[in-house]
Amino acid sequence: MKCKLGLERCPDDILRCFPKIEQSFGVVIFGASGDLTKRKLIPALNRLFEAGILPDRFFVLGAARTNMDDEEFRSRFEAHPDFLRHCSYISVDYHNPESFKSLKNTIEGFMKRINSNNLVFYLAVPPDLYIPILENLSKAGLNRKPARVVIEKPFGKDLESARKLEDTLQKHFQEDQIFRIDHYLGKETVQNILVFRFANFIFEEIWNNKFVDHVQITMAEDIGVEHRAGYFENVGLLRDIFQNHMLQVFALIAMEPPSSFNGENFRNERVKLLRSIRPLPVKELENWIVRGQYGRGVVNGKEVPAYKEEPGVAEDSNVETFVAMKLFVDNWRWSGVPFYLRAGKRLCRKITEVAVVFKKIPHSIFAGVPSDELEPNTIVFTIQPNEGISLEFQVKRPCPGMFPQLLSMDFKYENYFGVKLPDAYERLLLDVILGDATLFMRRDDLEVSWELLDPVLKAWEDDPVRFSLNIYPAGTWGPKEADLLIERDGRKWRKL
Ligand SMILES: NC(=O)C1=CN([C@@H]2O[C@H](COP(=O)(O)OP(=O)(O)OC[C@H]3O[C@@H](n4cnc5c(N)ncnc54)[C@H](OP(=O)(O)O)[C@@H]3O)[C@@H](O)[C@H]2O)C=CC1
Ligand SMILES: O=C1O[C@H](COP(=O)(O)O)[C@@H](O)[C@H](O)[C@H]1O
Repeated sequence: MKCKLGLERCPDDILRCFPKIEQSFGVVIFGASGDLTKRKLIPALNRLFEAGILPDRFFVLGAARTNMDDEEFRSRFEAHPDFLRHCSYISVDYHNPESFKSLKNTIEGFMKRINSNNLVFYLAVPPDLYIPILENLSKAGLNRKPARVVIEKPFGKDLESARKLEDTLQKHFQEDQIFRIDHYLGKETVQNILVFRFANFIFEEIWNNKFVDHVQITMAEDIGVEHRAGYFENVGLLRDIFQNHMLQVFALIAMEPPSSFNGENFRNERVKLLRSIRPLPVKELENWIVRGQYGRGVVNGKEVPAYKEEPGVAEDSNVETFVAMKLFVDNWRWSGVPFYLRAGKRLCRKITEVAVVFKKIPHSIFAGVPSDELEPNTIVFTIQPNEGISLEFQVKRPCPGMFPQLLSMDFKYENYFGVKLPDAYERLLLDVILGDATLFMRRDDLEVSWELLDPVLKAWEDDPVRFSLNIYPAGTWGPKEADLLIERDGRKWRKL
């Protein structure tokens, strides 16, 4: 089938298929001296530039406390020299309204030059700076439409702080100006879950408790905390991954079909699903959730230190780098189907996948092959790396008897389309500039996920002895308690 552009096959650089932005625009990045700006934001904007999507007139203004000039700012990035000519830098004090007055003057100068008031503020700063920045933007009158503001996770520390942040956002900006980014929603393979489920008839019919035994979602990283200890020590893995990426992927796997793929319908269904998750029982939390922290170990053949030995981490840190949990969705479709989720740092390798594991056959007709020894059908969404979808099923081995063997029929994006998938930030920044919030979170997304996780965080904090960390050697699949979590139910984590 030809795509909307009339193409049979995708071009090598898929970004060339995205519509060119016609209107001039400006992006102001707070925290422009930081990690996210260097690793994700500037590279993404540069790729959009190189793909010819950006208009002739645009500006990127970096803002942070560090003193530096435009040249020094530009020299931090590996980017096209013509793109870098659009980038400048201004030093700001996030807490000082006077500083925002001079920021405003600078921005107005740029806006005159590009003859546009199409402006995006990107808050790439530690979360405790969001509120002062939002308030100072408002005091300076920089919150007027069509300005948009992008905020990064973690959206608060708990339900109360998330609500405070949301109240501040909504006091100074209207909902269509607010973009709460979860970069997992910008991943091509995460969006593909929707196409797989809702553009195929055969799978949706079996996507329920009559056919599905359980679902496993794994977000494993081989890296440790790296240079982000300052951030991670205040956050931990539950807030870093589960409150956002994990629950959003979970919602896409389990939600009902929206009547159309537009911002509100899609977001309504996502939130409806999140609201159907059964609250975790605090009294017997140990049976539902496991927290771990990496010790020393060997990852990819290299010896690595324990989390507590990483620079910037407290020697007695009680911060989790691994979480596994079991959830149920209390609705007609999923009643009785457990969802097992796990994520962690310094695990064996980087892999993110969702496996929908179907029930075993009820009876085996093959002599010597008991039905419960036949591995079940599984549909696997590999979100990264080697992005694709696999269907695991039994086939007859080519021998005289009737011996089944499990094999996997694999679709890999790279083999079929032969294209490099766009980075999530490329896609999402484009959407922000175009003002399309479909792939962004809403206030209720955040509140419902905090409602689920808040009691857990509180229980952990109130009783650190009962919920002490399970140390796992780096380079393994987490603590043995995580294995027990699923094995108690007669199931096993998939071997990845
Ligand atoms: N890095 C990543 O991979 C990801 C980051 N995020 C989120 O993006 C945001 C930015 O992350 P990241 O770039 O890693 O953050 P950084 O720790 O690199 O901080 C960004 C900038 O904020 C300023 N800053 C840092 N600490 C303070 C402070 N205590 N007071 C005032 N200013 C400070 C610094 O600039 P200066 O000193 O010049 O003012 C720094 O360059 C965070 O909310 C993070 O959660 C989300 C997903 C991934
Ligand atoms: O948001 C975050 O995500 C990264 C993992 O992202 P991925 O796209 O590489 O899967 C994680 O390392 C980081 O701790 C977290 O803040």
